Amino acid sequence: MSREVRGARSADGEGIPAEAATPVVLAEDLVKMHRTEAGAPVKAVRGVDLRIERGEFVAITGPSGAGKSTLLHLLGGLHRPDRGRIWLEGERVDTYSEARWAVLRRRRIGIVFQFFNLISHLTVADNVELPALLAGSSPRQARAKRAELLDDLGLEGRENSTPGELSGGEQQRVALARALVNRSSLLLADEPAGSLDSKGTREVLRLLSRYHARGQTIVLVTHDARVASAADRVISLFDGRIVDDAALGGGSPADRPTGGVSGTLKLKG
Ligand SMILES: Nc1ncnc2c1ncn2[C@@H]1O[C@H](COP(=O)(O)OP(=O)(O)OP(=O)(O)O)[C@@H](O)[C@H]1O
Repeated sequence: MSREVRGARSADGEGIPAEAATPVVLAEDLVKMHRTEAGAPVKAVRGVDLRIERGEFVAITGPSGAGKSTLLHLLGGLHRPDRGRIWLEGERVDTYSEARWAVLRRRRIGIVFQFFNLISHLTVADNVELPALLAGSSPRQARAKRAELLDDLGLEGRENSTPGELSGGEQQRVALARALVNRSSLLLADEPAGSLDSKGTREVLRLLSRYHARGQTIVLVTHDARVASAADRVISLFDGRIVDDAALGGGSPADRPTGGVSGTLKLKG
């Protein structure tokens, strides 16, 4: 079988010049199966093709159990696909080891979760500086990046607090700072407003929109239509499949694949 995928590198990992800008994410025929505790298979993602361009703000939406989180976790290397391929900025990554995925996440993928996942015994400053240090920044560089982000996110003066001393909205802003500190190519957000009140939700969406306006590529998972409306493209999942892919606010979905990838590079597989 062979499939046409635009803007990817070949399956053997060699770079191939793309005719258009390389997408940030390209995924082909992704399948992921979970198992219940009793061992029964649950097909969470059933053959998803996806292309996300640099600077897009994409919401993945759909009912509970549709496979939204599983798909996001596949894109962040937190789950491994049972079938299919993933390219990040033209680099084939689904074959990566855990260790290589960890490096990739540290340097190029920021992830924000519903329950923030901050390190509770570290200060806000340390939570944000840690990934910068792990990615190779000097302590001075990490401090400078942290200061700039906390300032930008309205968290100046909170550096020495621990997460438990902050509101949910503030904790999510710290999580956002942590996810952005290494200037990630891709920001993945799994129900980032899911545990926030309406004020916290508005605040997080305003900040995501601001980073999007500055060129950040964002993929957000939500079951909430209000949250999805902050994005400029909404992909609807149902039963593990893409059932709709639509541009919001003036963009045209016509240039995008709808549940399929198209193009000029031939991949064998
Ligand atoms: N770790 C797991 N073990 C077993 N089954 C799982 C696991 N994670 C997800 N599933 C199942 O896979 C399917 C898709 O789940 P997933 O969490 O991706 O959906 P979702 O659209 O994000 O749902 P929700 O909005 O409720 O979070 C569901 O049937 C779910 O029960």
